[in-house]
Amino acid sequence: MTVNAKPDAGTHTWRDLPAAQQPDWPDSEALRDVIAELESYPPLVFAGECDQLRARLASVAKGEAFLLQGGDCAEAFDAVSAEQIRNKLKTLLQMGAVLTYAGSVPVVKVGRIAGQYSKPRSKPTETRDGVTLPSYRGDSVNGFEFTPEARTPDPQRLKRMYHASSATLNLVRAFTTGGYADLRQVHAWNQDFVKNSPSGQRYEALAREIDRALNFMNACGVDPEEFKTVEFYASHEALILDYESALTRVDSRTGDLYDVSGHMVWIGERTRQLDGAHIEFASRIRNPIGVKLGPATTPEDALTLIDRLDPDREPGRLTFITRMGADKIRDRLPTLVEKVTASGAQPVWVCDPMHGNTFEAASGHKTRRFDDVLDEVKGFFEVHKSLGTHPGGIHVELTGDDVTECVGGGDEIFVDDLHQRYETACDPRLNRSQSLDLAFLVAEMYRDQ
Ligand SMILES: O=C[C@H](O)[C@H](O)COP(=O)(O)O
Ligand SMILES: C=C(OP(=O)(O)O)C(=O)O
Repeated sequence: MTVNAKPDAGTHTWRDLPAAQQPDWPDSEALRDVIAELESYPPLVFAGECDQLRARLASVAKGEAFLLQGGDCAEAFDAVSAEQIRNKLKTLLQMGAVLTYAGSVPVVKVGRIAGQYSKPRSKPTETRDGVTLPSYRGDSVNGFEFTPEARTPDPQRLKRMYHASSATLNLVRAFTTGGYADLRQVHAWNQDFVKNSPSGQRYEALAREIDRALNFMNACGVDPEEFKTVEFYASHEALILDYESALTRVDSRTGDLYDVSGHMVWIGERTRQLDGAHIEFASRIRNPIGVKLGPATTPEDALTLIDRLDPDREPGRLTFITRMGADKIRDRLPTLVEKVTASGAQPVWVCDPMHGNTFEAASGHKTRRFDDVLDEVKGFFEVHKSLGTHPGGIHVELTGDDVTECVGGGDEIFVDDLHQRYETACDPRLNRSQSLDLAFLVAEMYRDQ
């Protein structure tokens, strides 16, 4: 593809439309300079890789594979360390191994990683002790610290986002292709974890079975290259359109536009207005696109989104990520799936069981109950089973660290534990043990399906 190509005018049509959730940059000239610099930077991913992910997602849409999409709610610049990236990756690899082996299905692995630095917020400002400041919108925009200096949007942070994404992606590529992700390492991913966690022990038993299967294949003379590396893709919410469009390039093979900031991008629940800038931007690029659908989504909304984003009804192009809440999914999802299926469209249906299940604990911590997360996934499987459609995957906020942000799970976290390791900059994530619990339970649901 064309490296350093000037972004095409086609990516700027969004500028004429209302763009929700954009920062109030105080200095537009400084922003322009940053955009010009970003436009000259090399791509973070290649168009061909985006096409490959679209092909993998087409298999998911056809019911032949399962999507595991997960990672931080909000990545942070100071968390770009080998240890934290490895922990996240390890958790996703372990979940992938559980789903593949126990669910007997190929798993497409996509991180919320290497670009997930921007957050839409419910309120533009935050007030503490009578002081009101702009809300934290992710490290790409402003700082988490509650001071006027930190909370003032700074466009230089967009360049830091690019470099942080680049460093992360570089390490992820090294881990996934350089031996660390070899299936023979299934035990190594678990070493630090097995002794003191029930899910780690359950995983260890599964890893022994995988080992036996590998030894058997080996003894038969089969040692496929596919087991030595892992295909892993990066995704994030395409929120700050100045950044995303500055990183959009023309693919020299086809003349099509690709947002080369990540393989897949999604449009959030708060920015998916049909006549808004985000949908216009997404309609111009060839990357696989996700759209979050909350409980108020009507079938007409979903059908119009399909017309805008996937007019050719191409399997793999569009992923609907539903985030209804455990108490609503069984009520709201059936009509959406029915009407979309009747229209002939074949999007990937994915369940985000996190964003509809957030509540505030008495301590003031935003949290989620593991049981609600699980119940929403169960509802998702039930609805698809009753309609004969494919439950295509899960989209989860998680971390590889042993944080205490969501309550419940086999290695139970109680409301009173939340303060112990509450490290998220925005929404609560499943920790490693809760993530593995979820993978085992989803694998069972998939098998039963
Ligand atoms: O991750 C999603 C959103 O950014 C988040 O749920 C918004 O949180 P808020 O309601 O605290 O703004
Ligand atoms: C903001 C997010 O979700 P939603 O748009 O579904 O609220 C998110 O996934 O980070």
